[in-house]
Amino acid sequence: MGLSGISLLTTTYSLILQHQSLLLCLRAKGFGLDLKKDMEGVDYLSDERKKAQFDVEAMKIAWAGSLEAFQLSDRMAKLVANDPAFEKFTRPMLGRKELIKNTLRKAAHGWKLIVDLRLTEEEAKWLRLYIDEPAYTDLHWGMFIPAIEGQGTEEQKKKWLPLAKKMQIIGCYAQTELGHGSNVQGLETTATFDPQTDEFIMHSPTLTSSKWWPGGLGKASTHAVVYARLIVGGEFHGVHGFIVQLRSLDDHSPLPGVTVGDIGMKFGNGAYNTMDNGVLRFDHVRIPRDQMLMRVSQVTREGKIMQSDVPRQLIYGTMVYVRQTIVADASKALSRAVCIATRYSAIRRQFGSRNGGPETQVIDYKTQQSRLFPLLASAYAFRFVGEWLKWLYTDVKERLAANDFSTLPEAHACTAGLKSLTTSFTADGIEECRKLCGGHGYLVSSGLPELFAVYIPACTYEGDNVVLLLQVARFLVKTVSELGYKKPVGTTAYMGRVASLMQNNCAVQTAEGWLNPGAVVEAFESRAARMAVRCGQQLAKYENPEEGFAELSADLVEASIAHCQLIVVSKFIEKLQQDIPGKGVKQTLEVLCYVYALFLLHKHQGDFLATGYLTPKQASLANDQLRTLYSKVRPNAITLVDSFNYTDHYLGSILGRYDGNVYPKLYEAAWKDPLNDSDVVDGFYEYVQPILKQKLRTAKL
Ligand SMILES: CCCCCCCCCCCCCCCCC/C=C/C(=O)SCCNC(=O)CCNC(=O)[C@H](O)C(C)(C)COP(=O)(O)OP(=O)(O)OC[C@H]1O[C@@H](n2cnc3c(N)ncnc32)[C@H](O)[C@@H]1OP(=O)(O)O
Ligand SMILES: Cc1cc2nc3c(=O)[nH]c(=O)nc-3n(C[C@H](O)[C@H](O)[C@H](O)COP(=O)(O)OP(=O)(O)OC[C@H]3O[C@@H](n4cnc5c(N)ncnc54)[C@H](O)[C@@H]3O)c2cc1C
Repeated sequence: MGLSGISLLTTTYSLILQHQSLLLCLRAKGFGLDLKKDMEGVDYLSDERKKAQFDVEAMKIAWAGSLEAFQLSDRMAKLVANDPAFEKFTRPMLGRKELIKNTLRKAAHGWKLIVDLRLTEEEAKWLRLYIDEPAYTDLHWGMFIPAIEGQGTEEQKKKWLPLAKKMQIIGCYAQTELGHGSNVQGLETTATFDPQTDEFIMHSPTLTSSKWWPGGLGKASTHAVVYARLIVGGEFHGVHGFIVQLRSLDDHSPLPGVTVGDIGMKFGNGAYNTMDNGVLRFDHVRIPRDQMLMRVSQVTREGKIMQSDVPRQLIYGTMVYVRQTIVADASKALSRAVCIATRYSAIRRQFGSRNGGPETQVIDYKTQQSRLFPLLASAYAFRFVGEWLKWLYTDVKERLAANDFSTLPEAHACTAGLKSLTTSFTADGIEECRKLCGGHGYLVSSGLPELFAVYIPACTYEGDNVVLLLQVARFLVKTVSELGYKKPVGTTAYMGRVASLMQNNCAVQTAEGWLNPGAVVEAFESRAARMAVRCGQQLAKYENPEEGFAELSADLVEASIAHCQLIVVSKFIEKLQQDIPGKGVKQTLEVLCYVYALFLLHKHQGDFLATGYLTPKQASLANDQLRTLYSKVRPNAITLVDSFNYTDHYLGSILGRYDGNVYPKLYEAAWKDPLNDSDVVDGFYEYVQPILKQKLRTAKL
């Protein structure tokens, strides 16, 4: 290494010493330099932690939902973090076969813990979260079992659930096909009733009817709930779910007539490649009649179709359940990325040094704050709306069990809309966090690339986000069209005040005027109501409503987003009306709630201005208030992310380490890369040296 290289290194390390004054001896492997090593156990973020204006332990409980929920989650996080079987740092470097085998091993170890420690279902869910590795078990527990629970008869549940819950069979959810995913009614797989043998014949008539994507199908599942066109007496009777065995329970080989495999590598290293998303084809595979899930419709021994009084839409019920869990997971993924970016932004310094003093922490730049703090506020907002959605889902589930289907359309609209809103924002937010971490955010060791790669399909699976917003739009248009004779309830209750929401304009006169929950909610209600009514008026101009809906679909999507943002803002405000114990906790959450609402108002000010609810002056006052709010968040930023209570294992990020000991650990990690096992790279003698030694005869370089 030349002198300039050494002086560059020396400068780098003197900078580190400036910022982290307790570094002692670092050793620069490979450079023959005896540099200084950092002191383990030092908290480089302790000054930041001292700035907190609220009780962090109480905030942890507010984030978790209750003391019991906090203790449970904390116990599971530590269980995983302290178990070497759940090591995950080498994951992005593993080949596909190793990756899948590793995931199977972890799933088996997780199951052993569940059995040996007699973990409850709630504990097992947290265990899955902290193991942090998509696996076939997600689909088995998250979709296969719920599909049987929601769509099976009592008899079917009695037969299949004990087997599934003891993992004596492994199931997946096989709905999507090569040719159709969003359009479920367009699925091509057939289930034809054969009255001679009292069986269904499962068949894949075309290439595009091949099941394609189901997680856990590729290599792990023994069974699947397969969605297929029911054909009885030569007639099509809609799409239904069927329990089909795919592989032998002895040697796991595919059963006769079943062709099954993995669909191949997906985006990113590690990431979702731990999941065996699969392809499946049937060649006239026969299953007994009682393996059609028959809560909604029954096929009798004689081949008669009987409809129960359960609505047909219940066939889509599993998706309602999973969309609700996806909203809860969005707050976890976003908070994780925000935790990394916030801690690193406090450690990282750039510019602003006076007379050799320390440079400015990048978290103190207003631009950094205006990008980071809305993400932090959104993580909290999604946490609370997720909590509310869980309540809504539990309520609808109890009603469905009692054959009350009245709230199903609203549950569908809320789960579809919030799934879309929170996953799109979270996917973009993770990428923003990567950029907030500058160059180091692009390193796998920052934890952000894999988090991004694993997260982004959430915008597509369980319903493409645009397709889902169009479902919300249908619900809104219907609500608007019924206003004259039907009182809107639940999340559309505000539409009942549509006349005043259309007439009254914003009364805010000062920046402080925006620190008023009533003013904020009314602004979001007016914007949502005006956009929905405007769409309704436009639609009325079309003779054919479906044609109008297609033509106006981009506007309808925007109206749906406005409605969903209103739900998130109002649920955050409602949360703050509850008793939230702990010094300064409620006040700090209030600041975040205003950041969330005013950030959205600023970002979508075009909507608020175009609908005529706000004047440009009022929009500008909201932005002034937002800047003031960022200054209020600043001293609490580190402790607000500490309140997520994430272990370093779960974060999986050198930049987001709790102790902020970033540079020595980044440096150390680089030397662990297999490329640095030798000084001379493999391939040097074959491919590099011949170039170095060549005698140029013709090239004129
Ligand atoms: C002990 C151990 C424990 C371990 C714990 C482990 C826990 C694991 C946790 C869970 C983890 C989960 C991991 C998630 C991994 C994700 C894997 C991904 C899976 C998938 O992607 S599955 C496939 C998903 N596919 C889709 O989402 C397709 C999207 N398309 C649709 O939803 C629909 O087809 C459609 C709605 C877009 C179709 O529209 P169309 O107009 O054609 O519809 P129909 O004519 O059929 O019906 C319209 C009417 O039905 C209503 N509707 C629609 N959907 C629903 C619904 N879901 N619920 C209720 N009602 C619905 C409409 O509103 C219409 O009603 P109307 O009254 O007629 O207007
Ligand atoms: C990682 C991953 C895991 C998955 N796991 C499973 C699983 O376990 N089981 C399972 O059954 N499936 C699974 N899927 C499939 C998933 O549910 C579908 O991919 C998803 O529903 C989207 O459907 P599609 O692929 O047909 O998209 P398409 O509908 O083909 O979407 C393509 C584009 O067309 C647009 N579009 C489609 N329809 C409309 C419309 N009506 N109006 C306007 N725009 C439209 C979409 O917005 C999108 O931009 C998984 C997918 C992924 C990526």
